[in-house]
Amino acid sequence: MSDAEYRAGFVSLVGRPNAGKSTLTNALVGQKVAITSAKPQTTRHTIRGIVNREDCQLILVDTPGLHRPRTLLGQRLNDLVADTLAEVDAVGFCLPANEKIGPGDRFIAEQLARLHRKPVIAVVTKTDLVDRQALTEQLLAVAKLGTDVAGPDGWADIVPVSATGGVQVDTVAEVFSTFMPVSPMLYPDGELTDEPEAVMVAELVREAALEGVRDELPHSLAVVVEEMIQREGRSEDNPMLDVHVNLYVERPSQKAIIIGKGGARLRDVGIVARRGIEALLGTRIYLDLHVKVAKDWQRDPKQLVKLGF
Ligand SMILES: Nc1nc2c(ncn2[C@@H]2O[C@H](COP(=O)(O)OP(=O)(O)OP(=O)(O)O)[C@@H](O)[C@H]2O)c(=O)[nH]1
Repeated sequence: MSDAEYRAGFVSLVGRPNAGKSTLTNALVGQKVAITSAKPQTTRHTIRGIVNREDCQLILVDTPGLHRPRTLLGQRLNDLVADTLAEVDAVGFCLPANEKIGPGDRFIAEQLARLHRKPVIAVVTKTDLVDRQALTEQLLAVAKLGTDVAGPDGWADIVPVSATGGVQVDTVAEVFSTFMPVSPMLYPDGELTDEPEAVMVAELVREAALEGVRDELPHSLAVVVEEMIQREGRSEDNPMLDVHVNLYVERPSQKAIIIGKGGARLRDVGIVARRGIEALLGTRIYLDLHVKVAKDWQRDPKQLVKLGF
């Protein structure tokens, strides 16, 4: 895969409560990748998960603001929705296969239709709960909703999926991929792990690294546990775990803040984090911390804005 073909971007799954957004997010992200260990946040979105495919990285984000606030009317509401979705590259509009399209769905559809040129993919969820006939009817109804609100072109695409049944989940990812811009990977590579231990280790390092400098590094620190391996040649009653952790910042000045004069601050971060990790894992560890500037984020101003930097 050449750089020119690789795609990466942001996707927001929207839909009324219970539409299956969280379940689909989890199915898409799968078991392999965990983002919990690293939390760069966009200005308005919290990253819920990252899907790493061979040719594409999808970053799934939460989009607040798309419900039905009675106090916000007309233009203000439109602005709010347009605003919160401005930074994503595609929207997945979730509609359950087993429930008739209601006013709540229609309301969201109308808001989405106002986002000009933003691809909206209708995702018909929970297909395992209906038979073929009912699914066909729902797909037609969803397509009609699209043309009702957006004109003859309707939705950018319609995909049925069963997140719990694992049916068509990959197709959903594939469809989103086609709407992502050509871009380098936005997030450090998929060697991330979902082992709860690694996630907690990352959390401890992150806390220690942000201690006292939170104001200077808001949301701009990503922590990735690269490796946790038992050191060879140690006796069973005296084990040692080697823990390698990368801390990603987006500017050299922030790297300097984390490291401190002569590396003093990073040493303290290491000591504090190591204590916490040893207590957590109940074993001695060697903690190796590396601070890196994530150059891919830096190179592209548009992506920086997207990531909230
Ligand atoms: N049978 C079946 N049930 C599903 C599927 N996807 C989601 N559900 C169920 O539908 C319910 C709602 O799913 P969620 O993923 O929590 O829905 P949500 O849109 O995130 O809901 P909110 O957080 O309230 O906005 C849960 O009980 C899920 O187990 C599916 O593919 N098949």
